[in-house]
Amino acid sequence: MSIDTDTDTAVPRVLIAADKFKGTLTAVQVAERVTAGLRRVRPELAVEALPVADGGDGTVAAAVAAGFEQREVRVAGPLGESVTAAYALRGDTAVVEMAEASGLQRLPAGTFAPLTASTYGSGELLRAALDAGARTIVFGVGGSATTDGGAGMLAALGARFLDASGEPVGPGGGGLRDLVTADLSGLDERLAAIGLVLASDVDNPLTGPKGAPAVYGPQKGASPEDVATLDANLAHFAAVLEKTLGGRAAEHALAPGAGAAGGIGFGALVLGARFRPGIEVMLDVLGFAAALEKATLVITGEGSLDEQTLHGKAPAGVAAAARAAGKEVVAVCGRLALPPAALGRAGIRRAYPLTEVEPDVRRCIADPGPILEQVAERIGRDFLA
Ligand SMILES: Nc1ncnc2c1ncn2[C@@H]1O[C@H](COP(=O)(O)OP(=O)(O)O)[C@@H](O)[C@H]1O
Ligand SMILES: O=C(O)[C@H](O)COP(=O)(O)O
Repeated sequence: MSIDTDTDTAVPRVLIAADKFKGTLTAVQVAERVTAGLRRVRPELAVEALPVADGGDGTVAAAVAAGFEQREVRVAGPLGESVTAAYALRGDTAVVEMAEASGLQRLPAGTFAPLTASTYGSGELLRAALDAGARTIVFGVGGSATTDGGAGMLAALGARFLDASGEPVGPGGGGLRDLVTADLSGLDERLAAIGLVLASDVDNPLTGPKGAPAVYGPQKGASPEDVATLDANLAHFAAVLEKTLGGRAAEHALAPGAGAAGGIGFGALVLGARFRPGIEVMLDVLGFAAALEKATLVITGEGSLDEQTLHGKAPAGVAAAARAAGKEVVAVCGRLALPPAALGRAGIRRAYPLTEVEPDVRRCIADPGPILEQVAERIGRDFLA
């Protein structure tokens, strides 16, 4: 997004690098509202908006806001239906977001498919990026409807997963129960020649008490029985792949990030991906360092600033980088569940929740835009007046 020129060096430069308020404001809208509020206090303010994301939903939108071209393709949604999904391209770098194809938001409202949802469409998205000539693919994962270990994605890229009668196994993590043979020989050869980066905000392993089914299955509608089934099936998946990959499958299953987005992290590692914390990758992709250099104040944020934020979420990544550069950082959020000391340790000087202006959370959720503008006015008065 554009930078306003400031001819007067006394004019503060604000960098707005916030994530979305999930379910209520996109990251681009957050930046717009904050800009509007700040400008009411200091109309001449120089503002740069750099919406951020951590690999989960909103990742392609952040890349597009930073100047990437948006490309659209028809791919399979989590239930196999055809959906239009976007990826982002700049030069030979593509940003592919698995949630675009296989995200929870692709399921009909209020429905879940923990056992059958497939990542096939995410594989089709990766293939589209390869077809477009991408040499580096940032593969952002999170917010998935799936728990299939990336089996669907690998199948879309040429792998074959067969049952005892030589037929393809059924879709989703549920189908992996019947897996007898894994054949990776048909995998798209272009994958071996490119840089594939797995960008995720979690470092869970594939299975076990901290694995994908146990930790993230319930939010995808998995019952305790489903979690047990999925955990066993993903362990079986890794064991069958072991015959093809030798010790590497077991290694991948235990690696940080293998359990991201229903185990698609594992599938990506099988493809040779290198895991990096999502926000770090995205800050690089979005050109955050250059924007930071010019800023006097950094405003970050997300819907809920809570304990999770401190573990690799976008505001923590932004604040860490900004603090390292000696910049002042404040945060905006819908709800705040961190004490000042914890914020301080994360490098955030002060957080401004919508609820500080409008104590009724229902109103904050129903019409957050004008409230966020008022919040930004407060920041303007506190830090820029
Ligand atoms: N406008 C809002 N007002 C109050 N709370 C909000 C608002 N928008 C989002 N939230 C809170 O933020 C949560 C989403 O958190 P967020 O940090 O955006 O995503 P995640 O933690 O999934 O990455 C919502 O469940 C809700 O509790
Ligand atoms: O972003 C997340 O919540 C984690 O990566 C988990 O991803 P998932 O919700 O897609 O399993």
